[in-house]
Amino acid sequence: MKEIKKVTLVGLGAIGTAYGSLLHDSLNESFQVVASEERIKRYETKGILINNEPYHFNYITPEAKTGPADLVIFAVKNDELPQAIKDVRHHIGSDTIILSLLNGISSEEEIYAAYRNEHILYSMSVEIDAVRTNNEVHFTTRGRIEYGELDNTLSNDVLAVKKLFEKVGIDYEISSNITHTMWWKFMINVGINQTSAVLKAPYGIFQTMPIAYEWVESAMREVVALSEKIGTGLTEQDIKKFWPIINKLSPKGKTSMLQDVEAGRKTEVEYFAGKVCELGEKYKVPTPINEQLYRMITIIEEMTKINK
Ligand SMILES: NC(=O)C1=CN([C@@H]2O[C@H](COP(=O)(O)OP(=O)(O)OC[C@H]3O[C@@H](n4cnc5c(N)ncnc54)[C@H](OP(=O)(O)O)[C@@H]3O)[C@@H](O)[C@H]2O)C=CC1
Ligand SMILES: CC(C)(CO)C(=O)C(=O)O
Repeated sequence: MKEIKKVTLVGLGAIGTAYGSLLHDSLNESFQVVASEERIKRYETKGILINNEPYHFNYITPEAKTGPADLVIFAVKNDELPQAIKDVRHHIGSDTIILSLLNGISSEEEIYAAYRNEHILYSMSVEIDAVRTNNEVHFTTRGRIEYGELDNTLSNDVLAVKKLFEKVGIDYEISSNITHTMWWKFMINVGINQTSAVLKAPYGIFQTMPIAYEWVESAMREVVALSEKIGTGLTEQDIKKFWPIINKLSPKGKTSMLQDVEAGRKTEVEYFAGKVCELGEKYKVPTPINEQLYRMITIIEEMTKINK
């Protein structure tokens, strides 16, 4: 079986630091973080605090010609993906396994279009409540990474990643139906990320206020309607499965989209409501709630630009 010895990460934010810190602790020099000179300078000057503990990773610039890694992990935002794909070019060889932890349902295809690499596994992180403020990240739980092959086989790549995760202590689940899993996560993000960003509400609001949570479910229901039409397997039952998950998250925790809004960053609305509306038009499924969420979040983004 393949053994993963060298790992590269691109994207040292909320998600990247949560899993990157475990990889760093266990693999030391064999774990590298790709970042531009400007980023490295910033990370080294200010340091990166993960749950108040300072971390110093092994940084490498995109230009440095290193041999391919056994595993490359993407943990940037969707809009940052095209640049990140270019920046890790020296780390991707024909046998390199790739994991993309980005939310949404398009990043794996984007990476495949660039590299035609046959070792891309589909993956996502769930039940993590990481919050990043500049160079500080806090979380009470790292949740787990769910992943798998598109054909749901227990391939050598899947088993090699399992062995690595067990070695470094990353909780994981090998999905028995990764398409369903990816759509389920997409449904969650469409529901909670977007409503929390508009309401500026941490998880505690949704845990205690039924009217807020009903709005989440109504946005999710449009994803279920699309899934039924496209055949990706979501049902009303999948909506109900999110309730115990949100209830476990820290009441003060915030979705990545709310964190983006608060930090004045561009959000991933194009990849959530934008995608829902695009698919709604294509498959003739009404998506009025996502149309409104798309408008509201786009306006919030525009207002941020004016106020900057
Ligand atoms: N936060 C969460 O709880 C969760 C997030 N996700 C998903 O994970 C993905 C990442 O989110 P999150 O971690 O919150 O995002 P963050 O914005 O916290 O982190 C992204 C990081 O990537 C860095 N970056 C961007 N482009 C490059 C590049 N070319 N080279 C090196 N570094 C780069 C950014 O650096 P810089 O700051 O210097 O620009 C930033 O530190 C998103 O798709 C999100 O939806 C999934 C589950 C939960
Ligand atoms: C599921 C959730 C809301 C937290 O892990 C997430 O994926 C995000 O914040 O982007």
